[in-house]
Amino acid sequence: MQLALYRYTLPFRQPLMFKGIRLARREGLLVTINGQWGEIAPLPGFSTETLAEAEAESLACLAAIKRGDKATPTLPSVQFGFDCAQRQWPAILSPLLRPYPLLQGAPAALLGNLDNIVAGWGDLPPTRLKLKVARYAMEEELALINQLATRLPSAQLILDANGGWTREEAQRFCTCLPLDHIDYLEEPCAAFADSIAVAEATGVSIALDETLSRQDAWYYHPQLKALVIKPTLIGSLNACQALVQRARADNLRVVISSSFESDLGLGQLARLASEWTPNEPPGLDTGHWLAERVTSAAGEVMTENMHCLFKMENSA
Ligand SMILES: O=C(O)CCC(=O)c1ccccc1C(=O)O
Ligand SMILES: [Mg+2]
Repeated sequence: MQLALYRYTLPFRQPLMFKGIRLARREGLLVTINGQWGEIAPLPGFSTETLAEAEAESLACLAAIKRGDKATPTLPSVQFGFDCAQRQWPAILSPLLRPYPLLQGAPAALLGNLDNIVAGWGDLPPTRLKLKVARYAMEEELALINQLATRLPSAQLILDANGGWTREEAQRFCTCLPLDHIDYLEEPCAAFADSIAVAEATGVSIALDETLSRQDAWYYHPQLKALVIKPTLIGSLNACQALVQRARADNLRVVISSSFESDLGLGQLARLASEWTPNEPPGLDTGHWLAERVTSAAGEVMTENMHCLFKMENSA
């Protein structure tokens, strides 16, 4: 049996804000069980557990496995990591779809840089493009959206408010949207009932993300278009798959999305996306914000720069 737990620290290319928390680096854990890996990386501002709590539970789970018991984690990030490290991964996959691009930054800066951004895509402009909203002045965000709609007429925009608006603010914003160019708006308001009211009042389609990881009640609505599944926040792969099934039953799209995992976690999320949602581009365009990797070009995990928290190897 071979078990180990490592802690990694990866610098961001520039500090990022997560629900008002400014992070200069990403910290997380990598667990390995008999040669297979999993990533445990609670995201500050989004996960309910801290890294310290995830570490303590991971160590307890490894102690259980060492005794010959089953690991039964309760924290979502720990469930995700242990499930990945113990999963029977299918050998054959549908081709991995390219993640749709995520534009981050101030609308004025993005507007000023739009020529470069569009030129950077060359002959392959994205068919979908995601933009965070409810962060800057509404007029600036709407100006950027209208520019993007004009410059990329064949792209559908995914907007994400992270529950940042009141019902009135969201309605004011959505009334001004070029709806023909909007795929859907994730989580306009903090409460599901408010988001549905905004959809009904303005005609916008919405998607659920935080509602799912908070395990808030939600119900089908004709303007509910997609479920955004972040396995690091949802937890067990069974719980994720149950959401995929529920979405299928309701004819909702499913988008597998990252929580700023390292290249290891992002690779596993891409494989889950190809398995569960082979026709839906995943929301995994977060890796370029990390300045370093945890795996080598050959796919080996590079543990040299990591802090080892637990290690056990025997021939039994
Ligand atoms: O879903 C995506 O396209 C990328 C990931 C993403 O946007 C995200 C990543 C971490 C935390 C929250 C969010 C979010 O959906 O707002
Ligand atoms: Mg979201």
